[in-house]
Amino acid sequence: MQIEIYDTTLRDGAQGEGVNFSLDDKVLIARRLDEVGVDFVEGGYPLSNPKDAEFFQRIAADPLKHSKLCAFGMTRRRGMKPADDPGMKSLMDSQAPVVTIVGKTSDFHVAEVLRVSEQENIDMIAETIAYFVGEGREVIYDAEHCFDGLKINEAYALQTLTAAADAGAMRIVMCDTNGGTMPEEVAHYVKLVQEAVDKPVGIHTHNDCELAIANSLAAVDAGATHVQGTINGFGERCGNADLISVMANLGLKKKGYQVLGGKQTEHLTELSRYVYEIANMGYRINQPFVGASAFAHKGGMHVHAVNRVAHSYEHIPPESVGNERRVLVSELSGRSNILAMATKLNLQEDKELMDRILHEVVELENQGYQFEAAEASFALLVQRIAGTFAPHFELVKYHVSTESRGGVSLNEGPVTEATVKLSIDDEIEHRVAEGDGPINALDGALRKALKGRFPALAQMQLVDYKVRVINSEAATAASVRVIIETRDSDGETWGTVGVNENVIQASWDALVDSFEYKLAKEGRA
Ligand SMILES: CC(=O)SCCNC(=O)CCNC(=O)[C@H](O)C(C)(C)COP(=O)(O)OP(=O)(O)OC[C@H]1O[C@@H](n2cnc3c(N)ncnc32)[C@H](O)[C@@H]1OP(=O)(O)O
Ligand SMILES: CC(=O)C(=O)O
Repeated sequence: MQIEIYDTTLRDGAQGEGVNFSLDDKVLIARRLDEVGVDFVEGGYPLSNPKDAEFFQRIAADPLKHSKLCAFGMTRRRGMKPADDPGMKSLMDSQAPVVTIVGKTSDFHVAEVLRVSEQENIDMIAETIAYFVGEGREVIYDAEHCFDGLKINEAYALQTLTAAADAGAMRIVMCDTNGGTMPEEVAHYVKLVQEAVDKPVGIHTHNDCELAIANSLAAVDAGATHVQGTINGFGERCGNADLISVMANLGLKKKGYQVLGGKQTEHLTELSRYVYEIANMGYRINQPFVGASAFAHKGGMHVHAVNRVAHSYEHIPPESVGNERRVLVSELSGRSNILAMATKLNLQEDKELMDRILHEVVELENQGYQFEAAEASFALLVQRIAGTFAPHFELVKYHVSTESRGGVSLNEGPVTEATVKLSIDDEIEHRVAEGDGPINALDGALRKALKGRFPALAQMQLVDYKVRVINSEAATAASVRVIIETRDSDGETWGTVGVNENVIQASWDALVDSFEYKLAKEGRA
C-alpha cells in the first residue's frame, strides 16, 4: 500500500520556536522535497505574511516537478461569503493547485474560541471547501482538534467531517492538534472516521507526549493513507511527527507499505542535515535513523559483536538511510573498539599494541580527555604509541598577552597578542599575531609561522571551540577540556582535544593536533 507523504516543514515546522526560514530558504527546501519525491509540499500561509505570499509566486513562476504544492489557510471568517474573505483571496492568488483548509471539529472550540453557532461552523467548512472546488482547486481538509472533538461530542465532530467530505475535500486529515492522544485512541477513531466519510483519511500529529510517530503509524495501520509531518520534527511546541522517521519506518520496517513511490530511503540522512543546515540549527546527534549516533557503537561488548556480525547491534544497515557506522573510543572501550579504529587507520593487528593503546585511552580519559568527539587526536595518539608519528614542527615557546587600556575610547576592547616560536627542520620561525582573544591570536601566529612551508593550511578553518571544566579523579585541581572542530575545504571535519589546568595550554594542545592532522592528511594525499 502506497502512503502519501505531506510535508508541512515550511508552515507548521516554521511555527516551531527558533525556526525561521527566509524566502530563499523556503524555496530551497521546497525544491529539495520535490527532488526527493514527497507527494505534497505545504509552502506556507499566504494570508499570514508577505514572505509566504511571495514564496507561492516564486514557485508559480517555476513549478515543482513532482510534488503538489499546497497553500494553507483557515475556513472563511464568520458571517462572510468566501469570495469576500481576504483569506480566500490570498489562497486563490497563491495559484497553488492544492488548498489545505483548517477547520474546527470540536464543539468546545466552536463555542469558546470561534464563538459561532455549531451550524455556522459547519457552513464555514462546507462553503469554503465548495468555493475552492468550484474554482478548480483540490482541497485537503485539516480537521483541527479532531480526536479531542470526537471524544467530547462524537456526533458533532463526525458532522463537521462529513460536511467537508461532501463539499468536495479530497482528503480528510485527522489532526491531533494538542498532541495528547494515545496510539490506541488514534487507531479507534481513524477506523470510526473511515466508516463515516467516503474520502481517504490522513493523519497529522504533534509530539507533546513523544508519540507523534507512534500515533502516525497507528493511524496508518488503522487505514489512514496520508501522513502529514515535518522534516526533523520541527513544529509548534514539541514539534510535529518527524517525517524522516515516518518514512524510514514505513519504507523499511513496517511490512506492506511504500512511501515516495517506492523510491529508496538512502537520501534521508542527507535530507535531514540539509534542512538543519538551511534552518541554521545543529543536528540532533541521537536522532533515530539519521543522527550521527544512530549507528555509533561505544560499549566494548557491542563493538566486539559488531566487528563479527554488523547487524548484531544494528536494527537496519546504516547505508539504507544514507547514514554510517561509527566506532567510538572511550574508557568504555575494549580491544575491539581500538582494533576497529586502528583498522581505519591502516594499522596492523597487533594485540600488544592494541593493549597499550587501550590502556593509554583509559588513563587519559581518567585525566579528563575524551576521544569520542576528537577522532583526529585519537589517530595521532595511536601513531605516537606505535612510534610512527613524525611531527611537522616543534614548539620552542609561545607567549600570549592581553592588554586593556583605559581612557582611549569607550569602544576599545582588550587587545590580545600571541607570539609563537617554532623549530621546523632545524630552522626557527618566530611570528606574532593579534586576535579576538588568546586562541584566535595563537591560531593566527601558528598559521603565520607555518604558512611558508605548508600553504595547504590555508584550506582549513576552526569552526567550533568548546571548553568544559572537569574534575578528574586523578587530580584534585580542576582542569579544563578543550575540544576544537576544524573543517577542511573538501568538507571533512575533525575534532581534537587538549586537557590542562591552564585553558591556554589545553587550547594549544588541541590546536597543534588539528594542524598536525591536516599536515598528515596532506602527506597522505
Ligand atoms: C493548528 C494550526 O496550526 S492552525 C495554523 C496556525 N498558524 C498560525 O496562526 C500562523 C499564521 N497566522 C497568522 O498570521 C494570523 O493569525 C492570521 C493572519 C491568520 C490571522 O490574524 P488576525 O486576523 O490578526 O487574527 P488572530 O490571529 O488574532 O486570531 C485568529 C482569528 O481567526 C479566527 N479563527 C481561528 N480559527 C478559525 C477557523 N478555522 N476558521 C475561521 N476563523 C478562525 C479566530 O476566531 C480569530 O478571529 P477573531 O479575532 O475575529 O475571533
Ligand atoms: C492543522 C494543524 O496544524 C493542526 O491541527 O495541528
